Amino acid sequence: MKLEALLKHLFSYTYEGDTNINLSSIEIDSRLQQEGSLFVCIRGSNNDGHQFAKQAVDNGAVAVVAEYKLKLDVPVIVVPNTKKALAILADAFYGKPSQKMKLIGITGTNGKTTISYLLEKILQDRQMKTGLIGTINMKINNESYDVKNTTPDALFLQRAFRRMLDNDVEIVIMEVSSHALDYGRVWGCDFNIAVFTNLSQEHLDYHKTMVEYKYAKSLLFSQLGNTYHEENKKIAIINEDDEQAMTMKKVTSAHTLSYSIEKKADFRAKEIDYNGEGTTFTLVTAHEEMKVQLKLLGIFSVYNALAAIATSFAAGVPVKESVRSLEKVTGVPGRFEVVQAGQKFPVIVDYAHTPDSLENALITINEFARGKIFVVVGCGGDRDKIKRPLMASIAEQYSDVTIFTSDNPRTEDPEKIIKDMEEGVKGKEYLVILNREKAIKYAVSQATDNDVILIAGKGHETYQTIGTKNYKFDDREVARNAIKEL
Ligand SMILES: CC(=O)N[C@H]1[C@@H](OP(=O)(O)OP(=O)(O)OC[C@H]2O[C@@H](n3ccc(=O)[nH]c3=O)[C@H](O)[C@@H]2O)O[C@H](CO)[C@@H](O)[C@@H]1O[C@H](C)C(=O)N[C@@H](C)C(=O)N[C@H](CCC(=O)O)C(=O)O
Ligand SMILES: Nc1ncnc2c1ncn2[C@@H]1O[C@H](COP(=O)(O)OP(=O)(O)OP(=O)(O)O)[C@@H](O)[C@H]1O
Ligand SMILES: N[C@H](CCC[C@H](N)C(=O)O)C(=O)O
Ligand SMILES: [Mg+2]
Repeated sequence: MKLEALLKHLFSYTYEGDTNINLSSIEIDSRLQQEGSLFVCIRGSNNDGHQFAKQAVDNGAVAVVAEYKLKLDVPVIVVPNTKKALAILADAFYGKPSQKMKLIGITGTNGKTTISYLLEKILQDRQMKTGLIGTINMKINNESYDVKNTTPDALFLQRAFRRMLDNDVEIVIMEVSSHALDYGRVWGCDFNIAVFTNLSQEHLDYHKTMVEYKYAKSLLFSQLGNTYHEENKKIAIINEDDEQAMTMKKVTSAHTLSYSIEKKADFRAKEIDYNGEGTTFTLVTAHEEMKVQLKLLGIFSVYNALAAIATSFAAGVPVKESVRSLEKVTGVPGRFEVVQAGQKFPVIVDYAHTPDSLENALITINEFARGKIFVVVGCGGDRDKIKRPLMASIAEQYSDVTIFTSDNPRTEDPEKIIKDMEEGVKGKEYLVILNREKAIKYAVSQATDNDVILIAGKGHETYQTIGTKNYKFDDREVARNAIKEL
């Protein structure tokens, strides 16, 4: 593609140099330069891409997009905001792929990954070709790829959408994190459906206040737009029971569909019941009422199922068919995943790493546990410090044996993280076993037949980050080995 043709997509820019040149790609990392590329300088939290423009040119870039004039031997295009320019240029360079597929964005503190997996199942059961982008991985149909971020940057996204489109994908489900919304990573994404799960405390290290955090989440709904054309409807799916439901509804001009357990809504669950097999409820919509039998546990599974049913409905799937698919789902990796290695007590690995999700997980366990509840939990380093005492207090409140351990200490001192957690403990006895493997082994060695062990915080993760290095670590594998050693 010619640079001058690409620049037509920008609204305001100045440039110096000849723009009648061919571009082979767009890049934002000078270390990954390819011959003939356009380098876009992004200001990040650690580095400023402008500092690397010269290196990018040395590595083959033939033009640069920046926020101020740079002295280089290639054309330099100056724009007011390179992040926005990147979104516009990448979208155009890859042929506006998200406009050619249905795009579902899911935001909220908890439930995004779970709902995205439930949706993938429902849509694939309808023989739809799906793409998925989220915390665990990116998927193109059934091929899985590693990802660094839950919601990657605009360049990665547009490139991924193009690849998906080339593989006949018709519908893409993606998690949209608050970081991504704040960074503008999803500018350029033409969402058709936006889903709001819930809002509770998380990421205050980044957003500083709950008001800022809520504002970031709301951007998905204000960006959804208001196309009311039959072929390109924009629909917001809102959890009516969350305190912030009204905020999300107010900022969007799109159609809305609501789901709820407690209030009147388009999709409502009543008569919820838990049994050894899972969770049952009666689904009530304007047109039908039906029993749903999930193999998943906990009230949050009902919320996630309602969100998936409402979203699939918005994507054209009849409610009965969604329900039939959901009833077959046995679980999502690392979300309330039961580790079974012949032991008599359930060992549950769950990605609960926020106060709200930890409380939900433990409340659910309290509903079926007949013996003692063990919890092994830590808090991530270089992340929200305010959640540490809250999570410790919840762990103490809902468990009989509370074990504090490390969860990706990153560049922080693990002992200091636990000290922050201990501030929340109100007096009950607890144990500190810094080494996560030893903490899990201890819990497994102490549990007896009717007990339940919850290993919280890491879910599907297969590493422990200590310093800046990732060490192989999988809660499920460690628990399985500990059980076998009994
Ligand atoms: C704080 C944050 O979000 N950082 C993201 C950001 O990195 P950064 O701002 O540090 O980037 P930087 O290193 O300062 O570099 C700025 C620019 O210079 C370029 N550069 C840099 C060095 C060099 O030698 N050459 C060069 O060209 C970089 O490619 C980049 O374009 O941009 C990177 C590329 O898009 C992201 O991978 C990275 O996410 C990091 C890994 C991260 O941990 N982010 C977390 C906080 C995050 O975003 N989490 C949410 C999920 C949260 C949740 O809901 O649970 C997510 O969506 O993943
Ligand atoms: N709807 C929900 N409401 C509250 N808690 C939930 C909900 N769904 C799942 N959880 C809990 O939150 C944990 C994380 O769930 P999930 O991975 O689906 O959320 P997420 O929003 O993708 O999180 P992340 O932002 O870290 O990617 C689960 O392991 C479970 O304990
Ligand atoms: N996306 C979240 C995941 C946290 C998972 C937990 N294991 C931790 O490392 O804190 C984050 O990066 O804050
Ligand atoms: Mg997720």
